[in-house]
Amino acid sequence: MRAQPKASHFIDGAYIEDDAGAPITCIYPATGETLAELHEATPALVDKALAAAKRAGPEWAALSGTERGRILRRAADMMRDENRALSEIETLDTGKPLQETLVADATSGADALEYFGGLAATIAGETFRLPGGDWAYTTRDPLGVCVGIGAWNYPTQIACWKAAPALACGNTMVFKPSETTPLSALRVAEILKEAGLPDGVFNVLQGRGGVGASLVTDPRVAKVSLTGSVPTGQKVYAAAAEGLRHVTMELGGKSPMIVFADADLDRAVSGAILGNFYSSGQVCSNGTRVFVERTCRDAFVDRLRERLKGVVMGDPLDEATNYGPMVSEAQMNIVLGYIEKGVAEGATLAHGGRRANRDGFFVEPTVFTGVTDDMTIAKEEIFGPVLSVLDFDSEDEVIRRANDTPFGLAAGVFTDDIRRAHRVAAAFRAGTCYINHYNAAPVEMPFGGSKMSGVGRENSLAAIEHYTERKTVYVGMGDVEAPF
Ligand SMILES: NC(=O)c1ccc[n+]([C@@H]2O[C@H](COP(=O)([O-])OP(=O)(O)OC[C@H]3O[C@@H](n4cnc5c(N)ncnc54)[C@H](O)[C@@H]3O)[C@@H](O)[C@H]2O)c1
Ligand SMILES: O=CCc1c[nH]cn1
Repeated sequence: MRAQPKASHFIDGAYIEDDAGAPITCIYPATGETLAELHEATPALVDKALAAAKRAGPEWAALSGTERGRILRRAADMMRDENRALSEIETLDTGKPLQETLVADATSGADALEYFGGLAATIAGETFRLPGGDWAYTTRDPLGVCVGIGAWNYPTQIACWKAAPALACGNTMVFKPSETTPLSALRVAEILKEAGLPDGVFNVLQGRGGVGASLVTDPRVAKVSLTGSVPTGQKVYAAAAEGLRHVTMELGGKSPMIVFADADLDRAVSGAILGNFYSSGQVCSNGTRVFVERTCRDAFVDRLRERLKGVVMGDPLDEATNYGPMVSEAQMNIVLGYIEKGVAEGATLAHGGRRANRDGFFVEPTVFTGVTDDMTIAKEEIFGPVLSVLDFDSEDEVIRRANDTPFGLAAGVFTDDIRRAHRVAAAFRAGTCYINHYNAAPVEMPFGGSKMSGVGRENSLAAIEHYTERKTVYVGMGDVEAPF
């Protein structure tokens, strides 16, 4: 199986290779086969990409929002037309089942391009009437060259969630995908060019953390948007701070999902499945601490185990498969290590817990019961298919425990009591909260974390705030009075 792109990088409107860069081998996680051989960007290519983005900026920013938006919306249509091919690349790159990628990856990227393409013409400032007939106005100006750095779980979505608002606002971008999933961003860049994007406005560079680090501190860069883990976020945020660069940090989590006994249990089980086993658990906002009211815990776990009989593990390219492998052998070993720790620390393995007996990096969907707040599996982000059930007895107690984490990405509550639902949502310390649902991330709503889970928001009108800065212009209409 091969998915070799034309070259490793896309700079200034063209594919480019430099074999001097360290090799990156791209693996199909379902079999371990090599899909493609790429190279990290050399310092010369980093410089070339940033120079292109810097040069292309003024002309791109000078277009009207309508003109910029038209190109983004055209790209959205092209992505939808090409959804199957893009989904197949995503499945090969990540191992996520085609059944998922057909509806959640390029489509989500296209939504972002369409949404921000539509918004581009509406980006405007304000006016203020001031004493003596003076007045002031603001403009919303682009920041300049933005750097996007991606994680490996949603490569197409991440590229588009960053590129679409950045470009709509008149910025240019150099995007570095995760070294684990380097393929799809290249096709996104090509589509944008085919849709009419001027050369240099969106560039893709491959590389590991070192390439990312060299982008973050370059004096030409005005903003850095990272999707990644908390430790990487801390490093990137600190490095960006040296130049007082704007940042968006979309980081990890250990999110709570609370199931009250009055909830529709089937709906709650569906939420727990979406929040733990979709993308084989490799979703940042997953609700991996499932607090279940003690009186309904057994019924909840029984129904969950019953539903897990519906898992179809297999070739991710087969549309009947609904459960794929971990993205890499390394990630599989991390997840298996956490499962071992869960057992060693006294949690009860209620389902799964092993590497699947097949090729590739598959880990069985795993459920632990009897989990307590102090266990490692209840405290650390696993980023795999490991669901922990924790018992609780009262609303106050569970809110306190749900919030007792340095993370704050997402949180969910399942209950049929409308007042309790909103009370609990108000009490959550998390950026994205769900009532009787979990993990949906439509482009219309802000998405992002609080506490250690991040800074800023992606999607929605909120993203416009993060890719523009206000310029205030004071207009004097009368005499200027001075003391001497
Ligand atoms: N909040 C969100 O929206 C969101 C979405 C998806 C994934 N995530 C998080 O991403 C993590 C999984 O992804 P990952 O393993 O690829 O994360 P990671 O932190 O290992 O890597 C993320 C990206 O940062 C780059 N990088 C690493 N060190 C760097 C440095 N010093 N300077 C600049 N760039 C550097 C990597 O090459 C990669 O492209 C999880 O923690 C998950 O929760 C968050
Ligand atoms: O991985 C995090 C982003 C996300 C959440 N739901 C869909 N995508």
